[in-house]
Amino acid sequence: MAEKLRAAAALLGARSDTPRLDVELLLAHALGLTRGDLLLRQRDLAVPAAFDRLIERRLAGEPVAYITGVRDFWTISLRVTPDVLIPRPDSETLIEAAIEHFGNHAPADVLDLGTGSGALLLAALDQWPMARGLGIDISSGALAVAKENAARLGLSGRAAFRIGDWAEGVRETFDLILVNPPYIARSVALSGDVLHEPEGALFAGAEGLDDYRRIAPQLPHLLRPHGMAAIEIGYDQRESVSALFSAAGLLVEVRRDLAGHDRCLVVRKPVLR
Ligand SMILES: C[S@@+](CC[C@H](N)C(=O)[O-])C[C@H]1O[C@@H](n2cnc3c(N)ncnc32)[C@H](O)[C@@H]1O
Repeated sequence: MAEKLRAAAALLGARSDTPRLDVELLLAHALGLTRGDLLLRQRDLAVPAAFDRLIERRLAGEPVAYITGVRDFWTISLRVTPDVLIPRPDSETLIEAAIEHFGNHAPADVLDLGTGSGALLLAALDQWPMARGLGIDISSGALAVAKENAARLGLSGRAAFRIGDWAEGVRETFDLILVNPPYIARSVALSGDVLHEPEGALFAGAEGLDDYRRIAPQLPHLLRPHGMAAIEIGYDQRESVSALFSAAGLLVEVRRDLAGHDRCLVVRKPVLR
C-alpha cells in the first residue's frame, strides 16, 4: 500500500499543494474510513479498485471535498456539494474573533449572512450550546445543504434557515453576526480548484466590494448594543471594507489569519455614555 500511495501523491504533486493529504483523504473515503482510522490501520489494508478513479477525478481538477462530499471546519464535519463554497480554514478566524469577544458570556442569537454549507453558523452553535441561529443565503441549493448539515449535527432545533438577499426584510436583532460574502473582483482570473466552486459565492462586482456595500448599512439595525459582527475580507481589502463599515457608524478592528494576512473585521456599535 505504501508504494501505491507514494505513486499517487507524486502524480497529484503537479495538481495540488497538499498531495499527500489529498491521497489519504481519498483513500479513506474509498475505504469508508476516517483519515485517523486509515493512518492507524494502513498496514492491514488493501487499496480498493475505486481509489484509482478518485485519483483520476482529482487529477482532472475536482476538489477533494467535492469528491468525498465532506469537509472539516472548526469542531464540526460538514457535507459539501458543488452548490456550496468549500469552507476554508481562514474563515475560522471569524469564530476565533467571536470567542475572544464574548469570553464567558455566550451569544444568545446568531445570524450568518451568506451561510453556504452552514459552516459558520453551525460552528457557532456547536461552540455555544444554548445559542440559536439564523442562516440566510440567496441560493436554494446552498440552503438545502446547510439544512442537511444542521440535521446531521443534531442542531436543527436551534438553527433556522431562510432564503434571502442579505438581510433584506430581517426584523430581528442579534448578538453575533457572521458574514463571509463573495469578495473577489470580477477581473481576477481564477485557476485551480476554485473554478469548480459556485460563481455566486466568489465574485462581487468590479472591485470585489459590491456585497460589503449592501451589507454595511444593514448591520446597525441587526446588531444588539453589546454584540459584534465578524466579517471576512480579502487580504488586501482592510482599508476599503473598513471604510464602508465606519461610514455606517460602526467601530472596526482587524484580525489576521494564521498565515498573518488581514482576514476579518470585528465590527461593533459605539458604546453610548
Ligand atoms: C464566500 S461564500 C461563504 C459560504 C459560507 N458562509 C462559508 O464561509 O463557507 C458566500 C455565500 O454568500 C451567498 N450569497 C451571495 N450573494 C448573496 C446575497 N445577495 N444574499 C445572500 N447570500 C448571498 C452565496 O450563495 C454563498 O453561499
